[in-house]
Amino acid sequence: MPKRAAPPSIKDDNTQVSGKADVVSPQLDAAPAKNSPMMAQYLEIKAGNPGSLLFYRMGDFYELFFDDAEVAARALGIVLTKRGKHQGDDIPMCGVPVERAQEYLHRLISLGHRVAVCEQIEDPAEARKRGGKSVVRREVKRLVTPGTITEDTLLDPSRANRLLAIARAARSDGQWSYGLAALDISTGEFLVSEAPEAALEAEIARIEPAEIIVPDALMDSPGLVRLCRETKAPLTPLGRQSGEGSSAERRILDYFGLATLDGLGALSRAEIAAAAAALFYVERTQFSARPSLNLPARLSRETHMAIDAATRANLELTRTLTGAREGSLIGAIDKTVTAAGGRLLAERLAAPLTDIGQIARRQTAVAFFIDEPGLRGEVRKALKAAPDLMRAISRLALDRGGPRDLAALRDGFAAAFGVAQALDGAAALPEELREASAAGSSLDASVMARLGEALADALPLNRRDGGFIRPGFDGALDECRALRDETRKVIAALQARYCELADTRQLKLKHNHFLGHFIEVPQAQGEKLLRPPFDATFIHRQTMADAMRFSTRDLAELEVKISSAADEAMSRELAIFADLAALLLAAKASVKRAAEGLAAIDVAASLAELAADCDWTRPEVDASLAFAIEGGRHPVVEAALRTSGQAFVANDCALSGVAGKGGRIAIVTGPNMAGKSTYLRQNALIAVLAQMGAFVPARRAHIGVVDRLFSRVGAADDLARGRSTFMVEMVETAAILNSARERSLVILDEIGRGTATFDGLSIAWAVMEHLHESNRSRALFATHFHELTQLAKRLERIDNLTVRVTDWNGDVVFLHEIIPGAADQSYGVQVAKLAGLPTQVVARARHLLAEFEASDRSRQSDRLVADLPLFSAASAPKTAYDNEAQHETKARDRTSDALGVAIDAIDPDELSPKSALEQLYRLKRLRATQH
Ligand SMILES: Nc1ncnc2c1ncn2[C@@H]1O[C@H](COP(=O)(O)OP(=O)(O)OP(=O)(O)O)[C@@H](O)[C@H]1O
Repeated sequence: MPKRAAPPSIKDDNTQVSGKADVVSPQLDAAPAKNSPMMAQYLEIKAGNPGSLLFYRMGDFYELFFDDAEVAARALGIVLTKRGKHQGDDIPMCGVPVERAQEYLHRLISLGHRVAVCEQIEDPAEARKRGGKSVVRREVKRLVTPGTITEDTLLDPSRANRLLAIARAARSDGQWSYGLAALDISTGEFLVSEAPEAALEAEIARIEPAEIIVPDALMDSPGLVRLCRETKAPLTPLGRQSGEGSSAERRILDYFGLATLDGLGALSRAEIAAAAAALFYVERTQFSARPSLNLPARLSRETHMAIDAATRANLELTRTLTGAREGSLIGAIDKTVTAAGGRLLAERLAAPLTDIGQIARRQTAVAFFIDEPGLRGEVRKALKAAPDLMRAISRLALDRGGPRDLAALRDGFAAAFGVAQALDGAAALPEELREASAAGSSLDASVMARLGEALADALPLNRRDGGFIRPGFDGALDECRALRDETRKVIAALQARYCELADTRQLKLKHNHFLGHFIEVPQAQGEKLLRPPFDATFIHRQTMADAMRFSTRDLAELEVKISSAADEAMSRELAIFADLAALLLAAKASVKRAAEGLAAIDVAASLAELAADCDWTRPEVDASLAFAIEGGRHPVVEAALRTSGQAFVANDCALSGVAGKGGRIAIVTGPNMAGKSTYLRQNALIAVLAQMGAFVPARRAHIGVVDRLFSRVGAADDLARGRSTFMVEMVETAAILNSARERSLVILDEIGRGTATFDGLSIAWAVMEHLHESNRSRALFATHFHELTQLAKRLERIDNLTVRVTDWNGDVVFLHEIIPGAADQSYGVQVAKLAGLPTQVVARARHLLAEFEASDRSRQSDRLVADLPLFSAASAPKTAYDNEAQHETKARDRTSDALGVAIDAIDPDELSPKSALEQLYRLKRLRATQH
């Protein structure tokens, strides 16, 4: 495994202040005179960029030295060589060709490295003019980090690439408040939010950062660092200069050229500090380049359904538990046809709304496209041709754009006009679509026309490769090109003339960067050309192993002409590029609006396509506490079953409650493999889909807005966090019981199974009581503890559900149908048989099961139910007296338990008369402590 660069703090002066860099930079020599001038320059630049691999430009290569070379060679699988010596040791070196740098950068970034790209900032000829030992001037032009990339080849088109800055400020009540700034420089998106410590995890999970930056001071907070590390995104500490108080405010004002922050809404101190830290990091990594960012917009947590990281993972919203997109909810519902549409869909899925009006607005747009299948097809066809406008314009703003970005904008304009034209004719266009379409049609058609005239048919990736401007577009460029091409023809004619002159057919005219154009002949012919009369024409330049190289006066003159014509053509072409880019950047704001509009139209049309294809319905979402699903299905399981020709069995779910009293809780028992987990998850997913504004896989759905969604699966190992299976289960359950409210939806799948049966049962029982009495959330609880079904007898809002199965010649057949009632048996042994356990084991298990069942565990639960009034977990002690009384009871329980433990530990058969007497005294003493 390659070493992962753990970057040190980033400070204003770019020096390392803390943190441990795995990639050690070599110390500057105490006696710099020993280093070659180039190595001295390298070491100086390296020292200024700690924690980053240094790509040091040397001609057509980026070279890496010392530890950087070793790390990169291992990570990239390239050859490690050596070059010269440093303090008596060989200097390890490896290099990557400039034209393949992106590919290598991609690999290094995905391994979590940061790369400082150091360019030559002058022509080598200039350096030579300063004297023999002068080194070409070089400067780091960019720090490439996972959260600040813009290149298409480095980015995932379907996901936002967010840099997250976290800052902390003390609130008036003495608690900490966290500011979060999420910034995607590839699109300009810039959102800030605020969260108390308890909600921080859910906020970070919603943002899904590619890289996180936090102030140095927060690196001491183990809780925060753990949360950040869990995202797997690299974490970079920042020095103090990133901004606090008024300097933070000033940084934001300066970046956006504002006089006041008032126009941004009431940003809190923590939000301002986070936004300033994000901008600081952008400035540090992009150097003089200035990304075109939107003004920071505030995203209030109250407007979104809170979904914590564990719930997102359990429900497999954007990726499966193994990390794949395929098999996740987004994988099943994404029918968008543009990259920006795909990103917007993922964003909406990550943050379902709680505002009923906004949800209805999105649903109406989807409904419109369902009712207009012809128009939907037409719009989707036009959208398919739309490239990633948002990322193309952002690259141009950073001066990192190429000819293909210009073409992307040309085609994006055309798609926006096409979509707007299609929608314009429609009657009763919903608000969301009307606004989105208007943003598209407000683009300036003359800009598109100009791009159309200017750009050639085939375009290079890089503008420096030239040839992207169409012949005929610019007279001056055409002239330079003609001159350049003509002289090239003259060169070809020269080869024929020199062959004749030298009387050989082995003479070739070649070109390289060092000599320019030159004549090459085999050694024997070369010897001849050194002598008269040939030496009057041919000027010797180089002798190779088996060839000699010559020049001539004519060739040298032509060389100058060619290179000046080519240079002129290039600079003319680059100037046209700059003009076109300026034209687009002047319209940047409207281009961004149009791009956002296209993405919104794509999402609405794709959700309609999905709903129409899969027979989904529009859910009714209101402010009630309803949760009534008829004929609900699991979108991912249904799609998987469909591919193998199997049908999914639809099921109802009724958890509707009344405000003030709370929602209903359903306890689902049933055999293994019957479909309990699928049922639980499908209902949670239906809530997410409904609130993101999509249609849902159900015959009918009525949902009172869910403010928080919790989903837990018992017994999921978390060795990375160093917690046992059971500990994770309990920590997560505690989080739910502490924060679920009447408006929340709670899904608990086999909580309590990670420990001994009676401990597990007792915990599950108490959790149910708490949910019913205290949290009063709508909840689904799947369990193999059949004893829990007794709870429905005493708690009014608990129902029992089970899954129908039938026996077929002793084997279990799953019907996947959820019906009222409790399971009478687990069928665990039958499932084990289906799984292929050896017949002897199955037979033995059947036998043991019969014996265990005979001991009738249900009596235990009957007794528990009889005790019900005692378990009012919800009612907290109200007075000091209550408190004390409770304390005393607990102490007594502990003592009597200690007595029991002591008695249990005695084995009378093993006792001598003396020790029996001693034990008796001990027990008496223990008993005395109870009173
Ligand atoms: N409603 C359904 N219609 C058709 N097939 C279903 C349905 N629900 C579940 N299945 C199938 O049954 C399999 C098992 O479902 P699931 O994992 O939900 O069972 P379970 O009851 O939670 O099992 P266990 O108790 O062992 O965790 C699923 O992978 C799916 O193929």
